[in-house]
Amino acid sequence: MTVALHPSIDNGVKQGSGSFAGGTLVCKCNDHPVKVAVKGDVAHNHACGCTKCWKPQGANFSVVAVVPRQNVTVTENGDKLQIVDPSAVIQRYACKACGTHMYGRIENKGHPFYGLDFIHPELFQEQGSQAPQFAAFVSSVIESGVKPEQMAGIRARLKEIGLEPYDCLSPALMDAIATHVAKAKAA
Ligand SMILES: N[C@@H](CCC(=O)N[C@@H](CS)C(=O)NCC(=O)O)C(=O)O
Ligand SMILES: [Zn+2]
Ligand SMILES: [Zn+2]
Repeated sequence: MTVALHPSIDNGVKQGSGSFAGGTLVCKCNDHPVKVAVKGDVAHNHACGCTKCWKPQGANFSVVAVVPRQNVTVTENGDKLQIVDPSAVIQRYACKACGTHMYGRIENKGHPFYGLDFIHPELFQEQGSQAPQFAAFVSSVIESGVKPEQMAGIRARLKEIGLEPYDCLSPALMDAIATHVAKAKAA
């Protein structure tokens, strides 16, 4: 039996249309769902194995991407949102009723990713947003209860569906973070 990663990738990664114009993220509530409008396509979409990113029921990974924060607007039932952990770098706004994380925001202006919000593309009502590109924080799934002996199978399955597994972020993103830090130190 293949390892379950996340329902949106377990049957293979579906490529984006390349022209996704944006859409609406909707939480899981049947009654008065929270809705968040996002302009434009997402970037750096990836599977994340960390314990902080929201995962749907039964999933070992989250699927999470970024969008410019000015492109994100809560349009309905925003009163149901609360910050999961105000002390975290990424302040994740979750629906109090169903627990779904609707967006995560960085308020520290010095952070390398300041200006980008984190969202879960599976919550889009619309199809066609960018496909996941890689898998991050893969070893962290052990912190959620995955057994170390399952890791070889998980990494093999990620590779099989085209998501290179990394235990932090991808080299491109790690380089971007280090470049930001180097510039900040030089200033
Ligand atoms: N091993 C840790 C890693 C947590 C972590 O560093 N997550 C990354 C990827 S989302 C991050 O940037 N976290 C910032 C935050 O959660 O605010 C865990 O699984 O809890
Ligand atoms: Zn909800
Ligand atoms: Zn994460």
